[in-house]
Amino acid sequence: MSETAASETKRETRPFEAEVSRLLAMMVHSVYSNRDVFLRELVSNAADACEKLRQKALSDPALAVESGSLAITITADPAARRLTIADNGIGMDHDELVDNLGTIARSGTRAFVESLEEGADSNLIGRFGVGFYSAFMVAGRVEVVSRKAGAAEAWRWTSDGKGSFAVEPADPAAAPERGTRVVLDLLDDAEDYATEATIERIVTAHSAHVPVPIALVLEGGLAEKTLTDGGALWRKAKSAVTPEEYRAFYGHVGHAFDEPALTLHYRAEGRTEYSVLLFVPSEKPFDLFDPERRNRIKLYVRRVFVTEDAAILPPFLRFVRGVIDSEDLPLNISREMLQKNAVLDLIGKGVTNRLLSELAKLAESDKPAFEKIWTAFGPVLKEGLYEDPERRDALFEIVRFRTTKGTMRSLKDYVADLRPNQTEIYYALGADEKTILASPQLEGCRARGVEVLLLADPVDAFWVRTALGYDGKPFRSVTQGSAALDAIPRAEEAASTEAASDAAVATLGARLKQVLGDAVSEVRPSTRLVDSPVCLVAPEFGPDRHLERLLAGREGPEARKAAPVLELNPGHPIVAALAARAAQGGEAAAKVDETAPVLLGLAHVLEGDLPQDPAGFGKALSRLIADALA
Ligand SMILES: Nc1ncnc2c1ncn2[C@@H]1O[C@H](COP(=O)(O)OP(=O)(O)OP(=O)(O)O)[C@@H](O)[C@H]1O
Repeated sequence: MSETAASETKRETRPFEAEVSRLLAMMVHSVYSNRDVFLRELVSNAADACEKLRQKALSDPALAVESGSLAITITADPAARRLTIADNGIGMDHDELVDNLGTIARSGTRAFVESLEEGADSNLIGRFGVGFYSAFMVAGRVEVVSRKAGAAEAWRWTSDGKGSFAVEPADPAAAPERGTRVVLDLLDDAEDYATEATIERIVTAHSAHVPVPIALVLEGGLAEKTLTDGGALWRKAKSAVTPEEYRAFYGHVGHAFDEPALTLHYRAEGRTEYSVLLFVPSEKPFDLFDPERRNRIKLYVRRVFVTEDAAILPPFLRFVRGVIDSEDLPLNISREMLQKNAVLDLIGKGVTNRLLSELAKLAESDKPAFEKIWTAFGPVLKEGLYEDPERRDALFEIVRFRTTKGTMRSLKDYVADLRPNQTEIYYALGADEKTILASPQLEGCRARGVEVLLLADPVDAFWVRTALGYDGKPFRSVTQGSAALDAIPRAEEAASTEAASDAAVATLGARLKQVLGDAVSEVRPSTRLVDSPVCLVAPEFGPDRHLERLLAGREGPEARKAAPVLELNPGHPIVAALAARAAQGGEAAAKVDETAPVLLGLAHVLEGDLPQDPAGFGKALSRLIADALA
C-alpha cells in the first residue's frame, strides 16, 4: 500500500463538540473589534508547550533539551497569504489533537459563548481557556501538524471551522522533529497578518516576554529576525522594566487584555530567595467562584517552569496572576512535595503578607485603582476574614463597605465616626442592599445617626460571626439580641406620638407571648423601631436571621431552629392602642388575641418572608379589615 493510501485509510473526520461548534460559528460569522488576539493565543500555546517539555524533562531525562534550544518561529508568506506558528515544545499525539482541539468541551467554552452572546468582546477569549479557536477569526482553514516529544509518528489536524475536523497521519519527514506547527490560510480581509510590520507590532505589544524566544521568518525575504529573546522579565530589576513590558507580560500570564490594577515586582532575600512578579487584574475572570478555587500562580524554579497547580497563595487571593521563581526548591519537585513543603510555605506566607500590605497601601494612595479591585474581588477577599483568622487584622485594613453613610467606607472610617456612647459596630445582613435598607430594624440606628454596614455578600453572614471586633468594638447585628441603642442620643427628635407606658407594653408583650406560644421566644419593647410597629430579631446567642435564612435555603427549613424575638414599637399607634386594650383587660383585651397572628405575620412580611402560617394570617387579617369596615 502506498503511503498516501495508508494515510487515506487512517483519515478520520469528526464533528466538533456541540459547544465548540457554536463557539466557532460565532467567531466566524461576527465582526470582531480586535482580531489581533489570535496571534497572542497561538504564541501563548506554543510557549506553554515549550515550558511543558522543559518541565517533563525534569522527570524523564530522555526528553532533556539543550538549554536555549526551545523556540517559537513565526513564518509569514504574504504571497500565499499564509501564517505559520511553530514550536519545538511537547507536541500532541493523535488523542491529544482530537481531545484538545475539538471534542472535549471545557467549562470556558460555554462561559465564553454566553459572554459573546451578551455582547462581550472576543479578545477576552484567552481568559476562558479556549484560545486556539480564535485562529478561525482570521483563517478559513487551519492545519496543525504535531509530533509528541519522543514519538516517531506525527499527526495532522485540519479544519475549516465549519462543524468538523479531520485527523490523519502526517509524513514524518515533513513534520516538525518535535512540537507543533499551526498553519493558517488567512481570509481575504486578514492578509495583513502575514506582513512583517503587523506581526512585529502584535508580538511586541502582546507577547513580548513570553519566556521562550520568538523569531520571525518572511518567505522570500527576511531570513530570521528575533522579535523577543525569551528572557525572564521577573528576574530583571524593577528599574529596567517599562510599564508597557509589564502590561505585555501580564497579558501573557493572565491571558488578559485589561490593565492590571496592581503590579507587584520584587526579589526576596533571606531565609529563602525568590523573585515575584504578580498582578491584580482589574476585571473578574469567569471562574472566580468555581468551587475548586484554584490558584493560577506560575511557579518557576531557577527560570524553569514547574507548575501552575501549587496552592502557593490562599484561596482568597486566587484572582492574582503572575510568576514566582524560587532559588531554593529542587527542580524535580514532586506533587507530594508541592502539597507540603517548608520552602513553599515560607514563600506563600511572605508573598501573601506583601500582597495584603500593598493592597492596604493602594487603598490609601490610589482610591480609584483600589476601588476597581474591591469591586471585582471584594467578596473573594472577604472569604479570608472567615478562613484565615491570622490574616484577619491585615484584611480589616483592606475591606471596604457600603454603609448607610456611603460607599467604600473602611472600618477605620466607621470607628472615627462613632456616635456618642456607641460601643459597637452595627451591621445588617441581607440578600441585597435594597432589602437591607428597607428593613425595619435599621430605623432606630437611622434615627440616631448610627452608621450601619450593609452586608449583602453571602460570605458576610459567616465572617461576622467569627470576627471578634475591630479596634475593640464588637460587631453587632441590627437584627440580633437587644440593641444597646438607648444610650445613643437621637439625631432628631421623634415625632411626638402618644407612646404607650412601659407597664402597658409589658402587659401587651406578656399577652402576645401567651397567644403566640412557641412561635416566638420572647415579646419585648424595642429601641430599634421608629416607623414600623413590629420587627423580628434573633435571640442574643442564636444565629443572625439572615444566616438562618441562608442555611434554611441550603439545608431545608428545619435549619431554622431558634424562635425569633418579636419586638414592639411603643411609639407606634397600633402598639399604643393594643397596649391600652391589654392594660384594660377583659373584653377589650380579646382584640389583642385576635391581632396577635397579624402582628407576627406582619413582622415576617417586613423581612421579605412569608408569614409562618399564611392561611391563619390571611384569616385574621380579613377579620380585622371586616371589623374596621363594619
Ligand atoms: N502548540 C501547542 N502545543 C501543544 N499543545 C497545544 C498547542 N496548542 C494547543 N495545545 C493544546 O490544546 C489545548 C487547548 O488550547 P487552547 O488555546 O484552546 O486552550 P488553553 O491553551 O488551554 O487555554 P488558553 O486559551 O488560555 O491558552 C491546550 O491546553 C494544549 O493542551
